[in-house]
Parts: sequence; C-alpha cells; structure tokens
Amino acid sequence: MNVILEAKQLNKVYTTGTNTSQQVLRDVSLAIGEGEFVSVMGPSGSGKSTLLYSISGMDQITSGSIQFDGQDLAAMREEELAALRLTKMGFIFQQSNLLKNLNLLDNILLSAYVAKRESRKTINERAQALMDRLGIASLADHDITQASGGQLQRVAICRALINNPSILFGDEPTGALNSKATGEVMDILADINRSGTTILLVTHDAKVAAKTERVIFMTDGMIAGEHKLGKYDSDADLKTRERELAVWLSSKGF
Ligand SMILES: Nc1ncnc2c1ncn2[C@@H]1O[C@H](COP(=O)(O)OP(=O)(O)OP(=O)(O)O)[C@@H](O)[C@H]1O
Repeated sequence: MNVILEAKQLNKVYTTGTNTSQQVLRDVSLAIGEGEFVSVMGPSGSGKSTLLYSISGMDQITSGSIQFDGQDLAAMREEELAALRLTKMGFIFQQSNLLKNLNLLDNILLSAYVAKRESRKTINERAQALMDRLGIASLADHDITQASGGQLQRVAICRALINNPSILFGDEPTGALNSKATGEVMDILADINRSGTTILLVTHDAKVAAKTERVIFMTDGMIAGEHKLGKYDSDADLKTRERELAVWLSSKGF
C-alpha cells in the first residue's frame, strides 16, 4: 500500500506564558496508507487533536517532518499549505460550522467556487451527486436552522468532499450526535472510504473507532500502540469488532 501521509519524530511544544511551556507531542511517528480508514483514541488531553492539526498542516510543529502526497509540509509557505488543504484535504469537526447566511447547497459549493479549479457546472453536479448519496438532496435550499444535527453533519461531509480530496480528517465528527445519527454518519464515512478516500479521525467513542480499520492509541503525547481491525463492511459483525476493540483498549488502561 502506498503511504499518503507520513510523520516522523513529530514534536509540538505549546508556550503559554513567558516561562510556561507544555510538550504535547513527543517524537510521534506514523504512516497512513492510501485508502486507509484510521482512528485515533486516547484520554482527554493526550494530544489527539494536536496530532490531527499538526499532520494536516493546520498547526505548526516544533520539530519533525511531515510528508503528504510527496510534499514536505513543514517546508511549505502558508499560502501553499492553504491551497493544498483546500484542494487535497477535507475537514469535518464536531460542530458542522456551516455559514448561517447561506443555504445548505451554497455551504457545500463555497470552497469549490473559492478553489476555482473546475467549471461551476461540474461543481454543481458533484454537489448534487454528493447530496443524493448522503440522502439530503431535498434539503438543498434549506437554511441551517431547518436541519437536524445529523443532517447538518452530512452537509459538512459533502462540503469536505466537494473538491475531491485525497484525505478526509475528522475531529470528533460524531461528538455532537446521538447514537443513531452517529451510526449513520459512520456508515457514510465507511462507504466514502470504500470508494477510495483515505480517512483519519479522532474520537472518544469506541463504537465509532470499531468501524475504522486501524485504531491508534495515544497517551501523554505519544503513540502507545495500535490495533488493526481490518476494513468494516456492511456484512461485518459489529458487535465482535466492538468487543475485540474493548478488550484491546482495556489492555491500554482505557
Ligand atoms: N492552542 C493551545 N495552546 C496551549 N495549549 C494547548 C493548545 N491546544 C491544546 N493545548 C494543550 O495540549 C494538550 C493536548 O490537547 P489536545 O486537544 O490535542 O488533546 P486531546 O487528546 O485532543 O483532548 P480531548 O480529547 O480533550 O479533545 C492539552 O493539555 C491542551 O490543554
């Protein structure tokens, strides 16, 4: 499997006052294969989000290297990084962060119009196809107050995919959803992954991680282990995966 994203010896130190600093990532190395679906778990404050924002070029690292798609992120200028994030990476967060003054379709279209790489016709057709696929086509002209949390998160996923990114990053993408909507969003992400998009997400929820292919466990800014579950598909026995993961997580003291 080709490696799409590789971090070596990442260190991240936050300086909060003149004499206060905190090392949040400690010599973290990891490689994500093209087409993989990986989750990061670990206790609160262990550095999961910092890892995600560092390896996606959103946050500056203190030392180490990050190769994405053959490019060294640490050596890139901010404008180059912004262009790379816009066109090759998609992001979903705990809150959908949609713009209030745009309807749902326009929220999805915005970043593609900003990227200006394709015709509006192509972009509009892709948005329509994504909304159809995620079951929200009938909501296109609604505004954000007229949709449920699960529907808004589907819109956020469409928005993240509108530029056909090669990798999708999620920071607790189901963190604000009830268990039914969480299951649906995870099934959508698993389906998107099966179509070829690499996905890396941070989660507290072992049921979410059980639908991913490989689980990385962090403690105290370091990777304390990883567990391979294999690809999840609709025939898979989810309960068995959840049990297997629970046993492994408890071996890590989680
Ligand atoms: N911008 C920042 N400035 C200073 N310290 C920060 C900053 N962001 C995070 N930290 C600190 O870094 C540590 C790791 O935070 P991070 O959010 O990466 O952990 P996490 O594992 O994602 O936590 P959680 O599960 O609670 O979201 C925490 O102690 C946090 O307080």
